[in-house]
Amino acid sequence: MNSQFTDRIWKRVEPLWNNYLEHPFVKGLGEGWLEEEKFRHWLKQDYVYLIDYSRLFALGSAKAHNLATMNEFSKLLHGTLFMEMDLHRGYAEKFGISREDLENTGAAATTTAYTSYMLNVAQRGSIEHVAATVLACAWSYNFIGLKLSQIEGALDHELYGNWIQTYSSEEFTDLAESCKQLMNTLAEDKPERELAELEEIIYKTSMFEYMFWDMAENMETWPVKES
Ligand SMILES: Cc1ncc(C[n+]2csc(CCO)c2C)c(N)n1
Repeated sequence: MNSQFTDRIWKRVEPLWNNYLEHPFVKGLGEGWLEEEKFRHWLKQDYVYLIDYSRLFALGSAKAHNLATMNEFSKLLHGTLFMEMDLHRGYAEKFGISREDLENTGAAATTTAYTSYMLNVAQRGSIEHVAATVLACAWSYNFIGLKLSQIEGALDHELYGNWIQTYSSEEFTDLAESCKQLMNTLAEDKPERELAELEEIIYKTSMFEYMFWDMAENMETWPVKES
């Protein structure tokens, strides 16, 4: 098979993504010792992150040049709003966080920066820019889920087993593959200048992914609290 754009991307992001596996939040999830308070913080921030992130798939549908691409983006939108956010709603119920509290979480600085960056790039750009903004998110969680699922006992952990099962599942592997395929199709025949631009978007969102783990680990909101 010809070399694909995502093969080039993998070479660029792999060293950065390996840092996720060493991050204390991700290590704690995989080894089962992550403090619940930190997981709760991630859960609430991630819920509001996913609300804005879903808009990217809607933008992808709107900017698509053909029905097949429209359909791919609409499937990803549905998968996020129902499958992925159901995981969060299930955890919230377990933790006694009401649906209203979950939905009304104030986005932290990192969450705001990350979603604003993606929405800005996607709104200003074309369909391939939208595909580039969503790629690292869907692919890197699947990468992490699959790695953590190899840790003995991780899939059966009372609290975090469900998280690892979800992100390593066939459904989520398929969602990540759809995002990769979309990116490859849209990158076909593009000149190097445009490919380099898409690569930078994917690298930056990968860096934001690391910052999101840091935000959860340190339970960050904004640097100065209202008095
Ligand atoms: C910060 C952050 N980054 C990535 C994901 C994972 N994710 C986002 S969309 C998608 C594809 C299908 O829903 C996946 C796997 C997350 N939850 N939170």
